[in-house]
Amino acid sequence: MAEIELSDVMKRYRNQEAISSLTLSIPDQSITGLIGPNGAGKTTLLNLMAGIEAATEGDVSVFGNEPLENLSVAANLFYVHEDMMYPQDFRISEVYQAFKKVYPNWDQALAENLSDHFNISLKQMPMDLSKGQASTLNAIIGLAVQTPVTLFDEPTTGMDYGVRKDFYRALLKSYIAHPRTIILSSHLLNELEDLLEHVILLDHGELELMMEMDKLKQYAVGLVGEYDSMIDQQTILYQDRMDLNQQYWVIKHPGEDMLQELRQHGFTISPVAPADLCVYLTQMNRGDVDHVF
Ligand SMILES: Nc1ncnc2c1ncn2[C@@H]1O[C@H](COP(=O)(O)OP(=O)(O)OP(=O)(O)O)[C@@H](O)[C@H]1O
Repeated sequence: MAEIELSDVMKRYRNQEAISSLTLSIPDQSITGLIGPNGAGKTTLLNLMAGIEAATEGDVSVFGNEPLENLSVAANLFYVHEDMMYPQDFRISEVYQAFKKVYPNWDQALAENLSDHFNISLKQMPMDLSKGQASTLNAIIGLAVQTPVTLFDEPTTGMDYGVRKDFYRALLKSYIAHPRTIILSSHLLNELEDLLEHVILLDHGELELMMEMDKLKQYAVGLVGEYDSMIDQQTILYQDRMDLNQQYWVIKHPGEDMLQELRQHGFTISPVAPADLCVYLTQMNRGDVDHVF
């Protein structure tokens, strides 16, 4: 049994189904990206795993337990999110001391060194930090607690590009030194390609795909051509007209022999980046913005 498993989980808020009949297991000791457009259900799913909210239907299991108000889950799972609160009169040094007391694997040296690297003074009060600095503090804590499971909900909100890059690198180094189960929700899949081992794509609360990153990179190809007569309709993931004569299709990878044949029939073939593929797969359900005008 995996550390985190969901079976037929549904979460409804009033009339809104935020998660619909979701069944999945998160790979243990692995970095998994939770990707999806706004409102896809990413935060809701993380809240369910962290035991902050109860599922309306179905079973959520973390370390074999229902996570809601479960002390053993709380001690072994840490959830980094935007609304993290610290005692108002604590300096960052005191916040770190408090974490050290609660989490046995807390890495004080890592917390201090990362704070120094990111120019966050331990004398500051968390409430005085800018938005990007507050995200950085939350992310540092998420790395330093070193719980067997760590969930990060959009950890880089407000961080500038340089800080984001350093955070991804710090996360990878910390993970290599202490392998653990990490889930990271983000809109920025293009920045995470080298970090993630698995990708979960949610859309409208449903699982659109779950795949190893290496397989996702090979999953689809882009074709530009005039007619679709040679394309197996079942393999089309996305299509768009480019001009009067040319059309763009994204299809499931048909194998090298078929690609060769398509090339011989005048199709231009290009790779599809995982981030673009995720946008195409979810845009297919929404249509592009052109129809508004
Ligand atoms: N507390 C709530 N009460 C009512 N509806 C909610 C609540 N939380 C989330 N929802 C609804 O559930 C759906 C999923 O929201 P969720 O925040 O999980 O999406 P998300 O993928 O994290 O989005 P984003 O990328 O914009 O942060 C949305 O339609 C949202 O309006």
